[in-house]
Amino acid sequence: MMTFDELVLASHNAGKLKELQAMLGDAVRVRSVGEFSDVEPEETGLSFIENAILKARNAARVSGLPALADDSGLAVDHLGGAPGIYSARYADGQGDAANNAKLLEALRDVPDAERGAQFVCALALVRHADDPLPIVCEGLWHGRILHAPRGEHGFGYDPLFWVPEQHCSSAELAPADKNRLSHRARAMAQLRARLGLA
Ligand SMILES: O=c1nc[nH]c2c1ncn2[C@H]1C[C@H](O)[C@@H](COP(=O)(O)OP(=O)(O)OP(=O)(O)O)O1
Ligand SMILES: [Mg+2]
Repeated sequence: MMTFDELVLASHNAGKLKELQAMLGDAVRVRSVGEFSDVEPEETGLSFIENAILKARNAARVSGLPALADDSGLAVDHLGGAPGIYSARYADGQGDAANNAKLLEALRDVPDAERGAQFVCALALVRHADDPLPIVCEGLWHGRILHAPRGEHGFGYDPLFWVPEQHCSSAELAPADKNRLSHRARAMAQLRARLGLA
């Protein structure tokens, strides 16, 4: 992302920030929106893209810097795509463990063949708060929801997400491998292409 000297990441999620920073490398000086404000914007959009754009605009406004936001989540086939954009709020803000427990309960007795799911990531990059032309990219990662958590890496729903090609959960992947394969990695690859990098 050599286009900018400095970029603010519009996320308050430590797991996400770590992955985004690893993917961006040293090409750009990365700040986090938490350095500028503790107030998280309300995610009022009805799509990942709308929420990513509103988080990016908010971070650009509080920092005065170009901003990159990530709105992501888990879309489960058997649940009609839920929790989707509500993934972080699935168990009413009680956090990752409660979200995972609620998901396992919702899929209790559902056979493997019907446990398909995808992680979704929308990235939005704005040059400034009122940028009329945000760069927006999306990435999907297909997998299946396990019957019990496995693995210690990652964050969020990673312990419940089976990655068929790797024969393990996404929380069992080494961080560098997840950062090559994930929905976030795919969206980031598109973003690089859109910016004319690699
Ligand atoms: O790679 C992932 N591995 C596991 N879980 C994941 C992943 N990617 C998104 N997720 C889950 C976490 C959270 O339940 C929701 C994101 O919600 P989302 O609103 O985008 O992020 P957030 O509120 O945690 O932080 P912020 O909005 O400040 O970026 O999807
Ligand atoms: Mg959020």
